[in-house]
Parts: sequence; C-alpha cells; structure tokens
Amino acid sequence: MPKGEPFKIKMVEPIRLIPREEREAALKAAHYNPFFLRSSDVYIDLLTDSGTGAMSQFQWSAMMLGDESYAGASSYYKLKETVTDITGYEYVIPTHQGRGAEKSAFSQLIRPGMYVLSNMFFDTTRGHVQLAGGRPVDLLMDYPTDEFHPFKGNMDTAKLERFIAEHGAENIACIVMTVTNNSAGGQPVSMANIRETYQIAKKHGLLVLFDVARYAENCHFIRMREEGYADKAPIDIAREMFSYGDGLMMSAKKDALVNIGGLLAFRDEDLFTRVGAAVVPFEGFLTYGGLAGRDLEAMAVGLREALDPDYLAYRVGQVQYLGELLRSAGVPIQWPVGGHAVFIDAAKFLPHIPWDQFPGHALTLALYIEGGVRAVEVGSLMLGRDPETGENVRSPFEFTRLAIPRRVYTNQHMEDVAEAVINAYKRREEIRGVRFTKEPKVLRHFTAHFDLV
Ligand SMILES: Cc1ncc(COP(=O)(O)O)c(/C=N/[C@@H](Cc2ccccc2)C(=O)O)c1O
Repeated sequence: MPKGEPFKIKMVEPIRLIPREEREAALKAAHYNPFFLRSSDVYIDLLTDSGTGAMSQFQWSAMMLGDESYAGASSYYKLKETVTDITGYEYVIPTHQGRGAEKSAFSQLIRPGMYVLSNMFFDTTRGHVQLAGGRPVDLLMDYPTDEFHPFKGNMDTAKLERFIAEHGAENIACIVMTVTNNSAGGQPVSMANIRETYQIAKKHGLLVLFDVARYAENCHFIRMREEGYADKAPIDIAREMFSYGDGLMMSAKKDALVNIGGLLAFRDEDLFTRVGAAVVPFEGFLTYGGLAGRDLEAMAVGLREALDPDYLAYRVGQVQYLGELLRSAGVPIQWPVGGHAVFIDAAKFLPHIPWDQFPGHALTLALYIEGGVRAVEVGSLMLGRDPETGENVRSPFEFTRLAIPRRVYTNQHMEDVAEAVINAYKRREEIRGVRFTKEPKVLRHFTAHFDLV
C-alpha cells in the first residue's frame, strides 16, 4: 500500500505561523475564545471538520453545471438520485446546513415536553430539540476513555428499553442515532447496535432518524472492525445501515465533502410532507432548501467520493496518525481515536483545573499560544446549563477536540500539531482555567467571552 495521499495537489492556499507575542495579543483580543480569532492568525485550523474540507476537481467542475432554477432544477434531481441510491430513502430535501435540517424536522415532530432519545446528541442537534420544546436524553454506552472498544459510540439499548418502559412511548417524539458519535469522541456505532435500536424502536412504534454528518466514516469503521463486513464496499454498508432507520438529517459539510449544505431524507411520504412544511418558510423551496444549484451539484459528487475506500483509509488513517503521535508521547487522549478528530482528555491533562473552569477550553488556549493551532472544547462548556435548574451541566467527558479537515493538511502538519500539544503538556501545570465575562443563553461556547482564572 502506498504511504501517500490518494490525490495530488492542484491548488494551494498559503498559511503561516505568526510570532508568539502576536498570538498572545490575538487571543486576548478574541476574549480568550478561539472562535473570535481571525483565520489569518491561525496556523493549523482544527476548530472543526465542518465545511473546511477541500473539494475535488470533479466537484468543482460539476458546479459549472449548477441549474439555478427556483424549482425542479436538474441539479436537485442529480442530488436526489444519489441520496436515494445510497440510502434507499425516496423523499429528499436539501437544507442550508445540518441545523436547517434539525430545525425543520424537530419543529414538526416534537410536541413541547416530549422526550427525544439518542446514543448522544451533538450540541446543535441538542439545541434544536430544546428549541422545539423537547427534552433530549443521551443513552450512550459507558466505556472508559482510555480503553479499547471498537464501537464506543453505541446506544445503550438496555437503558433505551428501560427509558421507554418508564416514560411511555407516547411521550417520546423519536430516536436520533448519531453516526459517528461526535460528542462521544467521533466514535463509531456498530451495525448490530443500529439494527437492535431500530428493532426496539419498531416494537414501540417509534421513529428512528439518523444524524449522519459522518456516515461514511462510520461505514469505514464497520468495514474495519465488525464481523462480516470486511469484504463489503462502504456504499453497501451504508445501504444496510440506512435500512435500519426512517429518515435522516445530515450536515453535508462533513461526509458530503462540501463547504455548505445539509440534507433531509425520508422513507415515508407523510414524514416528507410534515417536515417539508417547515422547510419552505425556514430554508426555501423543497428542491433547493437554501442552497444554490451549484451547491447541490457539488454535494451529489461529494456524497459518493466520501464512500471511496482509498479516501476513507487515508482520511481516517491521518486522524489515527496524529493520535499515535500523541499517545506515544504519553499525552492522555481518548482511545481508540475516532474518525474525524483526536479528542485529548483534558481532565487528565489538566487535573488541577476544576470542571467548571473548563479544562478542555483552557487547553485550546494553550495550543494556540504554543503552535498557532486552533481547537475546540467538547465538554461541560459545550454542554451548557440545565434549562430547568440553570446550573452548569457536568459532561461525562472533558475533551479538547483536534478536528481534522478532509483533504487539507499533510502529515507534516500533524507533526507540527503534535509538537504544540506535547510542548503544552510539558508546561501543563502553568495552564489556568477560565471564567465567563459574557455568557450567551444558547450554544454559549460559540460566542462566550472569557478571562483567565
Ligand atoms: C453530529 C452533528 N450533527 C449536526 C451538526 C450541525 O451541522 P451544521 O449545522 O454545523 O451543518 C454537527 C455540527 N458539527 C460541527 C459544529 C461545530 C462545533 C464546534 C466548532 C465549529 C462547528 C462540528 O462538530 O464541528 C454535527 O457534528
């Protein structure tokens, strides 16, 4: 097997590491929140793998065929055919990005006070359940962060059965299966777990919707780690996976390899009609959903490219490479490494920082100072406050996430990232926690202002 990437580079975008004193000034000016840094002040941007990937020559050339008709554009039908071929779902609606799909679906499927169950919600999905008056419930299998288990993103189906029995199916709006499981560390969900969850849902007459931002990576892990799938193509694994669901919401900015875009797709016309009623006022007509025709063209191509086995081996392999650099240096990370990011265990990295001074966030500040690397916290800061008590909710994990954009950085960049993390680790006792100086009500981590404790 060649070591190199399964592509060669045709266009480059200059990046540079600004001097340390400029990084310190930039971070202070950004209210100690990496979201407020200018990208030109960031050397290696691991804030998110969402919308930050590089498109292929096939996607760029497809964009020239974008049909910008308001309704019934040929670009829509190309996307629809691709989505139906991969998922088996006949009814397809584009949205501007994932949260457009979430708002449209949850506003129609949730009555205030209803529960929505998940293996684990990501924060915007959780936010939209709450905005629709729903009560999100995570039912993740419990695994130690530093022990190997092939599918740490799994739903705890025993907890699921108990919850349904205790609260009644009539009080549950739907089940959301997040694949891969971003908040649990980009960890995959096994086909057996997806199948079992679907069987339980059908026994109780419950809907199962997928949150499939990173579905291709999930198919790769099933192929690599689950008995009976080694010889199957990722697209065939995807087809089976989607057979255990009633529909999907997707941020196309991940595993559809585009810079903007989202998707809704359903097996059943009634669901399509109900959710479509919210798309028209919020996103646009059903055949464009807030996107240009050229975006639909790029998405149709990207959905297939993401399922290419050589691409998946390279993509997930690069994330593993960074994980191994850190693990071999003794840096505490979640193990095994997920599909789109390395999750540093900030609670272990910074045991002197209390959870409500947000160690995962404190470490993002140190990584930027050390090496111009921008990362994000996935922990108690992201989890926010309990809507009923107003208290900070303590996350089961305190992570600093290093999310790797698709087809953007080389392994030398990963070595630069590892050096920054290891340098921060060497001076970890000096790293201080943070406190709010401005705390927004919803999805606070994106726009909060902080000071060092
Ligand atoms: C599993 C899953 N479901 C839905 C969505 C919403 O999709 P969308 O509305 O963003 O298209 C997301 C978005 N995930 C971004 C969000 C983010 C977080 C921190 C920094 C920047 C961006 C990320 O994980 O990086 C997701 O992960």
